[in-house]
Amino acid sequence: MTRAFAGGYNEEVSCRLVLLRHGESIWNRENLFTGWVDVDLSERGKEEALRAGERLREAGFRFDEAYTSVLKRSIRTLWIVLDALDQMWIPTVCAWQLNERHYGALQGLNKKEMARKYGEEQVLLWRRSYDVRPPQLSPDDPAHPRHDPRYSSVPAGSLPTGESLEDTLARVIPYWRGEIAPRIRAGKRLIVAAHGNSLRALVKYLDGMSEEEIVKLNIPTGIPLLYELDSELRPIGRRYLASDEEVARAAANVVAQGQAG
Ligand SMILES: O=C(O)[C@H](O)COP(=O)(O)O
Repeated sequence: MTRAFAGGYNEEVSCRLVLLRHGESIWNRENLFTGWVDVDLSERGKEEALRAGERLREAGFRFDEAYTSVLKRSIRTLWIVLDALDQMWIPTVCAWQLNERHYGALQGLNKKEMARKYGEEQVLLWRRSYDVRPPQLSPDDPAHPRHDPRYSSVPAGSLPTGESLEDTLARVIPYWRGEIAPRIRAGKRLIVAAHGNSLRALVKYLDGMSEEEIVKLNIPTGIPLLYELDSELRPIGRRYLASDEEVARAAANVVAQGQAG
């Protein structure tokens, strides 16, 4: 796994990348499976996004371009961060491939209630395993993404009805390779504001994590994750822009969302 790097930057590093999970959403607050449902940030989520922007500003970060999903919790997080940096003008791409994992028929259901009904182990499998899919959304369901104009240019066969992390990775990584990585190679400093599981997919790929290791990775809301990459875009190190205690506490809160108690 990629080692953590501490303190100041190594001048030999070719490029840096910042990944950021959106701030707390209204459905995070209510502990509901969200996936592709377009829920906004809670007030706390907006504060987390502002804090992320301030941390980046205080650490001297500037960006050339930004990437986010087509879901407003990530888009608004990015806006708040770029506003804090006074960089709202930089080119920004909204890509459906960076969306949260599609949580299928679980979307809108309470995670703790599901843990009480089906057991914590089942909920852990749905939330964190690599290849277990959630129950699928019916193609006739009005919530099917084919009814949503923002996906009108996406080939019907690519629209998910419930994704495993493996399925999520199968859309995130081609997008990384085809769109994001070339921009980094061109010398651009990028921020990617996305979601817990689309970022887990990217971290798994970048860090070469195994299917067992990825089960344990919980990405907190609103804390920038900094990568140093070599010229081949292999990670040299990564760390959160927050204390270890704060990250551990926030990650433990994410874990607890799927526990019955
Ligand atoms: O879609 C969701 O419910 C959350 O954004 C991520 O959920 P998880 O932490 O349960 O995977």
